[in-house]
Amino acid sequence: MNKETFLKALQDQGIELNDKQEKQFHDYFEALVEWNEKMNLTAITDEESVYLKHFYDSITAAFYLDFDQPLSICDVGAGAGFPSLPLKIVFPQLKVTIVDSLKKRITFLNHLATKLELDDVAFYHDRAENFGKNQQFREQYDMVTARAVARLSVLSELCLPLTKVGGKFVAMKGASFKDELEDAAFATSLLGAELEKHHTFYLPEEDSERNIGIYHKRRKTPKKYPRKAGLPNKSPLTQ
Ligand SMILES: C[S@@+](CC[C@H](N)C(=O)[O-])C[C@H]1O[C@@H](n2cnc3c(N)ncnc32)[C@H](O)[C@@H]1O
Repeated sequence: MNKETFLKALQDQGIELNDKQEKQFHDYFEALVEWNEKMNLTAITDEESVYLKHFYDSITAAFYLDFDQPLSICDVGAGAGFPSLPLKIVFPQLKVTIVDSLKKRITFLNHLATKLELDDVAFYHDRAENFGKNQQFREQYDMVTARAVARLSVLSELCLPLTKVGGKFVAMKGASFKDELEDAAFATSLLGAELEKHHTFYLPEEDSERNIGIYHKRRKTPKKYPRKAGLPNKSPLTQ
């Protein structure tokens, strides 16, 4: 997806980027490629693929949810900033917190935020299991996002403790989503949420399947979750 197609695809969804935002995406791409030479941030480095598979793919969440409001978002396992930083560029009023367990990625994100002059962003080097137990962050976010981090039953335990009651947990996944849905139903219910909507669509140009699962947090998450770091992955919550 070249830049023109990217801009046009967003316009088709009612999203118009100004010059500053276009430049922020360009600078994001350059920083990603430059830093990727010193550390492993992404396997995707050619410009058209970055625009399609990282930038456009991240923004697809805004085709199904209203980001044009002052939401506080926590992006769990954002790596090089996906999906929350492309969303932040498009919707500058968002307050974004990223938690990732790899320190070098947090170092990159701090550099990037300075370069792109992003405000209201905070980056934490931590495991989501620990972060979700910290009262400063627990059940504080209007929305918790995660793209390509873990299977849904595991992801729920990382993300739902951080989601406010009344807020949303947004899981962005590939084709595996439908197989994981049923398996995750026990965990999401136990942790206080319910599937509100599920959207399946295909990325333009390469036609690969994407899924966005939107969970509504109805009740507080029981205090014992998340369990200690590593356990959600090792032993996902099942019936
Ligand atoms: C496959 S990458 C995906 C990155 C990004 N979300 C994207 O879509 O490009 C998964 C990321 O999740 C982070 N991660 C995995 N488990 C985590 C945990 N328990 N707590 C915080 N971060 C975690 C990893 O460090 C990595 O950066």
